[in-house]
Amino acid sequence: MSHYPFKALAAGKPPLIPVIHVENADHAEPVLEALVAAGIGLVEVTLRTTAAIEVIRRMVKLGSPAIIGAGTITRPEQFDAAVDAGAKFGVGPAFSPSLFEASRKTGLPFIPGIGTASEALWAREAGFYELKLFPAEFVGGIGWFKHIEPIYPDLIFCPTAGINAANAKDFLGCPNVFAVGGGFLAPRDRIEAEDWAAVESLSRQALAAIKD
Ligand SMILES: O=C(O)C(=O)C[C@H](O)[C@H](O)COP(=O)(O)O
Repeated sequence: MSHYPFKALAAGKPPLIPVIHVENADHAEPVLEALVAAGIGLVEVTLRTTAAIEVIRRMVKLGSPAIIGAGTITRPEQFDAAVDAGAKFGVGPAFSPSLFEASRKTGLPFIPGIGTASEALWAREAGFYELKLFPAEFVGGIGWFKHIEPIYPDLIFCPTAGINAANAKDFLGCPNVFAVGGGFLAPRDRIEAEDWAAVESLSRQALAAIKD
């Protein structure tokens, strides 16, 4: 099996992943529609809310071209729930042997979170080559990727936390960064305010900023 299942899944989609926090399942459709209208193709629904699994289910049911994943996976049983809801990928802020095992068992592509060179190595030894650097801006920032690249040229990363429309392009300029994620594309307060126009416009601006 390829070491890069997420990259294959996300082929052709812009490398910006909104990490969305949705408390109200009725927001599933309008937030996804706003993101897709802006041109977003990958969405990570954080499992930090009780509505999250239902949100994933409803988003998947819409049949939009966006690929929906589950974020903040920290418990092995969340893999089954995410797969059952139709999630196509999973992301975690960290990793553990039981999460690796659950990913293998369910076949759900998993991007584990790491914060150090040793954790990156541990994840690679477990067979995971697509990793999330978390919290990216605080454990290293851009310089981290430059130093890590010659050591682990086969590892690729999605930095999350502290990414915004102004710095996303610099992160994406690192050859070992395959995507960036964060709340900036669909901020929690804009979702709670049902300000779908703002979600669409912030996502549009970020997509334009990585092209400039
Ligand atoms: O829920 C998870 O799995 C996380 O890893 C947390 C989020 O990725 C960050 O909290 C996003 O950070 P901001 O973009 O700076 O708001």
